[in-house]
Amino acid sequence: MPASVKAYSPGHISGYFSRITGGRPEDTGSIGAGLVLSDGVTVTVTRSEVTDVLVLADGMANRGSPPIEEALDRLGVTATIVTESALPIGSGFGLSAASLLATIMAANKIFSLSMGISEIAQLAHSIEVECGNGLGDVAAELGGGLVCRTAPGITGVTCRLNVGMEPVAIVSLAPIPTQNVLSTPASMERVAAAYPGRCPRDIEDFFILSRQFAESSGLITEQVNTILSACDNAGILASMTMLGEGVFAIGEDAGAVLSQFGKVYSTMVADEGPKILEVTS
Ligand SMILES: Nc1ncnc2c1ncn2[C@@H]1O[C@H](COP(=O)(O)OP(=O)(O)O)[C@@H](O)[C@H]1O
Ligand SMILES: CC(C)(COP(=O)(O)O)[C@@H](O)C(=O)O
Repeated sequence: MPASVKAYSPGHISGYFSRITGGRPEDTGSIGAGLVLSDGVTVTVTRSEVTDVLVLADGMANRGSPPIEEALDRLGVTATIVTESALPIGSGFGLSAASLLATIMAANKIFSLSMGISEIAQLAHSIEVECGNGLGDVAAELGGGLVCRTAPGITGVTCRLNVGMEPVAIVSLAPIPTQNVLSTPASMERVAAAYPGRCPRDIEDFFILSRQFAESSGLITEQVNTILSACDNAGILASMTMLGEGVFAIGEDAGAVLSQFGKVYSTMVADEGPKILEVTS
């Protein structure tokens, strides 16, 4: 019986999305496209009498995480959880989904729950949808690459382009609480109308579609607009992080251009999905 298990899930930046509301969490979610990020969440689950969650992200430490606590409740277990991420929370990196995937995967191992990856993903997706924290991140984070989802739910990925270990530079100005946007009908109407309606052909096409979506979604702030203009002037492919007040970009000079506007996070397109990292007896 292991004493603790460590698991990892990649993160995910959506370039564009559109909500699909079904009758159940299984058929509710989003369609859209995004990049799976090698910087995601590493979670250590340790047996304990009471549940306690410590969230370490971008140099900050916080106690408690409603979605993680909900996941443990639904599994009927208690544990000490430490989640670690180099990226900030609430800024469009799909970290709530990544923390759920890694936690449930590690809990499955430590408590011998015999769940398969579909069951793990379904539980993570249902909690994401029910808490209003995300729509399509769980499906995307089940593998690496440039992902296009054409149906809601965990099996909605129809295309996963392998773009290699492409470096991605990100500047994040402020969080945008996902719940606020998803629960504002006027915002969601503009988002729905802005949806480009097709999958990207390649990474360049992905940035073009994402940028068109960002421009017409009404989500671009003045500062994001300034950064995107600087990227345009330098000939850099860039768009807005959905949903966070930030910009992600690729290309050799991306980091240097973004660094004029704030701290730059350097990550990569991930080449794989969630996995167990360590089992300690
Ligand atoms: N790395 C993490 N570890 C634990 N809980 C997390 C993590 N990331 C997000 N959460 C939980 O999910 C909630 C919603 O996060 P959200 O704004 O959707 O973040 P993101 O945009 O990064 O997915 C947070 O308030 C927090 O309770
Ligand atoms: C864009 C979003 C609805 C939220 O993403 P995040 O803020 O990273 O939780 C995502 O889940 C999607 O469906 O594409």
